[in-house]
Amino acid sequence: MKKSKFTTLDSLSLQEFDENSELIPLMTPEDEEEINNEKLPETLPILSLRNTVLFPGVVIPITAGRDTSIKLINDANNGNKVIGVVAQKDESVENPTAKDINETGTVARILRVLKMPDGNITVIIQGKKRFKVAEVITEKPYMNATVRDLAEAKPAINNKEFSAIIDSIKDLALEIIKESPNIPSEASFAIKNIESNSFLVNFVSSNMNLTVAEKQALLEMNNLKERALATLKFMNVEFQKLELKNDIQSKVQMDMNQQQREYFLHQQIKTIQEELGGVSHDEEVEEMKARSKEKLWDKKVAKHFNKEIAKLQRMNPQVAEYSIQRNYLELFLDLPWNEFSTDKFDLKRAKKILDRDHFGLEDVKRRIIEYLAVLKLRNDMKSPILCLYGPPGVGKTSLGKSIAEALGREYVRISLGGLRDEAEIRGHRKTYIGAMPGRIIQSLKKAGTSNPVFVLDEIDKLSNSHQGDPSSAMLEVLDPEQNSEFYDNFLEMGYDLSKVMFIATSNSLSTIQPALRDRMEIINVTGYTIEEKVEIGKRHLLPKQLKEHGLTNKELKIGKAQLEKIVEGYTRESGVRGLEKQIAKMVRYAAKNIAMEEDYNIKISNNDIIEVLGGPKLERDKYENNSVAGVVTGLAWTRVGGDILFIESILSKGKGNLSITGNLGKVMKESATIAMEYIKSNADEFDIDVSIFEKYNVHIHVPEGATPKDGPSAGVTMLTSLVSLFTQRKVKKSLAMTGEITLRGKVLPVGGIKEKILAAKRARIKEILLCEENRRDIEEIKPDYLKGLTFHYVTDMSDVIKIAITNQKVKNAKKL
Ligand SMILES: Nc1ncnc2c1ncn2[C@@H]1O[C@H](COP(=O)(O)OP(=O)(O)OP(=O)(O)O)[C@@H](O)[C@H]1O
Repeated sequence: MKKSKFTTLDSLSLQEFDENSELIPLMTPEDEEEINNEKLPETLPILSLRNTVLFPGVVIPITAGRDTSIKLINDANNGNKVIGVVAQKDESVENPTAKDINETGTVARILRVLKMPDGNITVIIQGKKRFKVAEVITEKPYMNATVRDLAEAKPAINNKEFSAIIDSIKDLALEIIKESPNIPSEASFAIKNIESNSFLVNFVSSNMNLTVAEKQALLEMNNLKERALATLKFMNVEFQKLELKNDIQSKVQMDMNQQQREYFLHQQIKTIQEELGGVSHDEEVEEMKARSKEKLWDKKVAKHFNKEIAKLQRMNPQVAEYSIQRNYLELFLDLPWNEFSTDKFDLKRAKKILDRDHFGLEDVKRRIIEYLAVLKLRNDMKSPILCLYGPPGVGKTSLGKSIAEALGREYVRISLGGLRDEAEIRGHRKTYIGAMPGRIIQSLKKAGTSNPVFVLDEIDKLSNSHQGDPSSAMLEVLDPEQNSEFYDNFLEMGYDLSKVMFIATSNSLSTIQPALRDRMEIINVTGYTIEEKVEIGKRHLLPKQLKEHGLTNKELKIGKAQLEKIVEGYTRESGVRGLEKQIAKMVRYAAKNIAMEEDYNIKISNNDIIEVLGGPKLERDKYENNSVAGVVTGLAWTRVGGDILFIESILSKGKGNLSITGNLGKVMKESATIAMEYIKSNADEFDIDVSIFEKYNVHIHVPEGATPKDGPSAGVTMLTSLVSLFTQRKVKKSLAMTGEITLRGKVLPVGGIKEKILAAKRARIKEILLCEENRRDIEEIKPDYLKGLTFHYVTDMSDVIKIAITNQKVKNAKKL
């Protein structure tokens, strides 16, 4: 073997083992030829390698630890130093036999043997030429096998394709060395100086990051051109991986630099703040982090919080965004997430609480208990939302509160009256100045649990405007299919409302958006009779007011008769809110006297009432007599619930004009026109001379002009008033009526019957005229409420006149 001046890569590092060792040469084409001409011994001791493949011409160090290997190397080193080297198929096999080794291997020459302090030996071997194991003859003390030469098909020297492949291998090898920080730059020097093409291919194959199986496959290729091409492919993959790795590393490096820069700047800000006497915000952030550990967030929320707190940490506390971000994070900490109170489904106890807080309302309470029973059995909150519907002050809101207490849940309430802006429900995005979460999320924060009883007051007063549609946001709140992910703009997250128990209250059904109404179970809470109001006053309102003013029941007593006086003379309502206010006035009167140490009647007298509340204000809320033609009592639905109204009409000389006053709506005015036209076309039936219609103007008025009134239910009343006017006959005494009329002369049913009946009783009405179809509404009312009332059911307008108009003329009847 001729000596060449260059060493291989492996030998460079091996110099560390022995400073004085002779340099190991690179294989030249001449060396190669010489080796190929050498005759292969018939048998060879076979050294199996666990995790590497030896290629011809390449020098590698091997550490031998197995006893058999050590003996083989020692024996060979003492003999002709030639061994056969074969890679194991499976590196985990400890004592490989014939079946565990690959068939193709490389003849090697031992260049040097080094004994290691731990008893192992490191042997430096150089591959010579490939062989094939023909047969393993012995396995002990080490493997010996007969071997065969493996011919290598080499392309012709002037094969252009092969030259191109070799050039590419060289170029790519140089690129790889340049990109790999771990390969010493001397390696490129070696590559440039390799003269033998097959050595170049073997050298590169040996040094690439390939698996043993891949390397073995390369070794087994008999055609050099094919092997070179396969090697080039592997190199390409390696090069791409390397580029990718470098790319990622440089990105990471850049990120690190950015973070370091930010950290450095923050430290500077902190120092400047401390110098200026300010406090650093680290403490604040740490405190928030500590609080966050106690939250029962699911993964998504926790991840979001951590991201946002990292943002806060990087912020300058002096900028406005800092406090927005801090508020935002505090909301996450203050809001209850998956924190539930345990429901008390003891229905007997629930009933007791409802009875304790509310007098009467038996039907309502029964329906609430039924509702709770269903919830108990279903054990989820997927039942429809309750909607308590009725006039003001009948206890809808306070029923909601009692339900919360009965269930052992927290109670929150929002009033939706006049709410126009969707953002009030859903909140503003936090980029707005002064942004806040919506009322739903704010209330939950106040409740402190994720399953409170949530009263939505006045759901009928939600209004639409250009600022979005609050009712569609409300739909999302109330829809069990959607409310597990209720999205608040400020929170920027879905919040689960599915465990919240929503109770809506409403004064009217017609103004609730139909989609909302469909999702609710409506429970009608009607108004109270005078007797009931007296009881409520005595049992609930007076004790409540005494307590609120710090008095006891020994310091003020109001008897039933006096309570009735207050109800009748000073309140005009279906509910009891006005009564509560009047009682409060009486209580304040006692409180003032006690504080000023002045004498007063502990037991309130009728005169005391007049002294404190003034003269009775509502005497006119009574039925008036029937002495005047054209005055009729109607039953209506107004903002206080059921109420009575009077319709007055007069005739004056003119040309048959009709004028209508009293702040009436379109529908009510239409009723007047219908009544008028109906009378004109049926004048004969009512004994009216048609010429009157040309000679007189008619004026209809509904007193209390300040209160707007509308609805079709005054039709029958208008009709009766006009017939009485044109005939100058008296209207039946103590009669009130309600019903819509049509041009064909039919009477149609109207709503709010219960409330109207209560109003009639309050006004001391004795007889009531209604459409036949309203009979079933009357049959549903508790008999107590109907005591002392007579009902007349009609289908036609002529029936109305037969019942309502007497044959008696009024006093001073006009001669028409
Ligand atoms: N049946 C009742 N028994 C005892 N107290 C009652 C009863 N009904 C109403 N109250 C009391 O009357 C007051 C007014 O009731 P509440 O505010 O619940 O009325 P509401 O129906 O919700 O009215 P609004 O429709 O105006 O909101 C409360 O103090 C309530 O406790």
